[in-house]
Amino acid sequence: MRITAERLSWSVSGTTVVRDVGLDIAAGETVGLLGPNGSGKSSLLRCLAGLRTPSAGTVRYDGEAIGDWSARRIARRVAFVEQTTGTDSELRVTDVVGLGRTPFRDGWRGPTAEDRAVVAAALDRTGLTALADRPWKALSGGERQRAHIARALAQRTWCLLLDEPTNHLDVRHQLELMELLARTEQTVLVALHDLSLAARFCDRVLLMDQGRLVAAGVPGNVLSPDRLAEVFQVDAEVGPDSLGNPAVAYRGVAAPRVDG
Ligand SMILES: Nc1ncnc2c1ncn2[C@@H]1O[C@H](COP(=O)(O)OP(=O)(O)OP(=O)(O)O)[C@@H](O)[C@H]1O
Repeated sequence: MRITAERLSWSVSGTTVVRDVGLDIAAGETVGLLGPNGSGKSSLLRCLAGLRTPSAGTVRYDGEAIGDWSARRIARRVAFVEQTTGTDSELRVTDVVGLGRTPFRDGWRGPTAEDRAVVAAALDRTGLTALADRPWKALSGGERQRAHIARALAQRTWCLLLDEPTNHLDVRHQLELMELLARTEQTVLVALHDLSLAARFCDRVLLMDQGRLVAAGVPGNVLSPDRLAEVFQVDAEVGPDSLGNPAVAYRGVAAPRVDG
């Protein structure tokens, strides 16, 4: 599914948090959404997921404006893994993952055999099969994060939006998730703070700064030393690591700019 935004802005309490953003993500692309703390990544993702009403501009799924779509209609197309998601603590892990099937259920009908198979596959892909019957409240932070990712996979949508999904994950699970996102045929937009993961696994990256989209393109072009200094205030560059994978190496915090 192609996801586009035209001149998208979102304001709250008199502050414009997302400012005039245009983007076009092709079906099947894996795109990283980068930017410093507070640059507007989560707010943009929420607008794209239909959870925020833009103050200006349009979001389109496959060319159709979603402005008047119901939450259920959106949830059949797009799954969203938020940074912090409240979940009923009395549920088991398998029940939480099963919530991903809700947009496809009729009325109060229980899960079908297909629903159960989809949930089992999502638990398997996130390495949670052994924890399926654990109470939600007994999970570690990283296990909860993986369960939220499993719930999004169980939605079986054509598009995945993820807000810093590698938070709380150990190195192996970070790599597994990024490999999954890079491999899947789903369209993926993933907010990341780890620029090396973005450089290695994303087809393209979008860079935000103070609510604006300031650059878009293949990671090697977007993450230039000048841009990293300007947007993140770090002295860094992108190059192959000792194994030949693209990575960002940091010398440190950038020296303050001397103008004139
Ligand atoms: N509901 C809100 N009310 C007031 N301010 C908000 C609201 N939502 C976001 N903001 C502000 O908008 C700015 C952008 O927030 P957002 O969460 O989108 O940034 P982010 O790039 O995802 O940040 P981080 O990397 O820290 O997660 C921040 O300054 C935040 O405080």
